[in-house]
Amino acid sequence: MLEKDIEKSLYSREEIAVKTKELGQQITKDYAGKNPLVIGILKGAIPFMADLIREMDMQLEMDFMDVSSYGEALVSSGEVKIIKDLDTNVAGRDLLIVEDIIDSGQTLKYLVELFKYRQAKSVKIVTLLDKPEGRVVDIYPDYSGFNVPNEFVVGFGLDYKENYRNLPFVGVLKPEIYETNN
Ligand SMILES: O=P(O)(O)OC[C@H]1O[C@H](OP(=O)(O)OP(=O)(O)O)[C@H](O)[C@@H]1O
Ligand code: HPA
Ligand SMILES: [Mg+2]
Repeated sequence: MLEKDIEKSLYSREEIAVKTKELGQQITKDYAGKNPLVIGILKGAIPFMADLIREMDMQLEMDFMDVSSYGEALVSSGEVKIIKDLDTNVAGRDLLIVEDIIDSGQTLKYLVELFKYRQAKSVKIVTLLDKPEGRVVDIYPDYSGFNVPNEFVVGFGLDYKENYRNLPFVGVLKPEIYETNN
């Protein structure tokens, strides 16, 4: 039903699972002896974060932040708004920010600066997808699943107008979906 709107699949459910396991194992090694605060950026990070934390064999805490710069648009407005802040004090904590995608980089640039200002001990980024060609500010993930081409992608948390987040893989929509919606 949902899949009929997809032009092509880029990363299958199985490829994402394999990659998530590898990332979890690497993070487990790197954070040995630490108790990180894992911060999911709502809403897109939810499916990836749910899988990733179950591949992280360590004591960890979770929190969530909701920021938005896209609204219903396909390109970032550049202005990052906090919709929901963390419940946790990050001062002195090792933070691992979980994202579904880094595109322009503006969301993460804003968050990394905010958490440093709030005196986090360390701030690292793990993202399922990285779109280097979308970048307008300098920011790089510490851990990344896949480099995506410069196309608007949906699925595995990523939305078009709030839909398609529940697609179990990452893909590109058929052009007529945009045409009929605009
Ligand atoms: O690198 P950027 O250009 O800043 O784009 C990446 C951000 O945009 C999307 O979130 P969005 O603001 O659409 O919220 P959502 O997760 O609720 O879809 C995505 O989940 C990232 O958080
Ligand atoms: N798809 C969905 N949401 C996004 C994207 C994308 O390619 N880039 C930034 N937010
Ligand atoms: Mg979005």
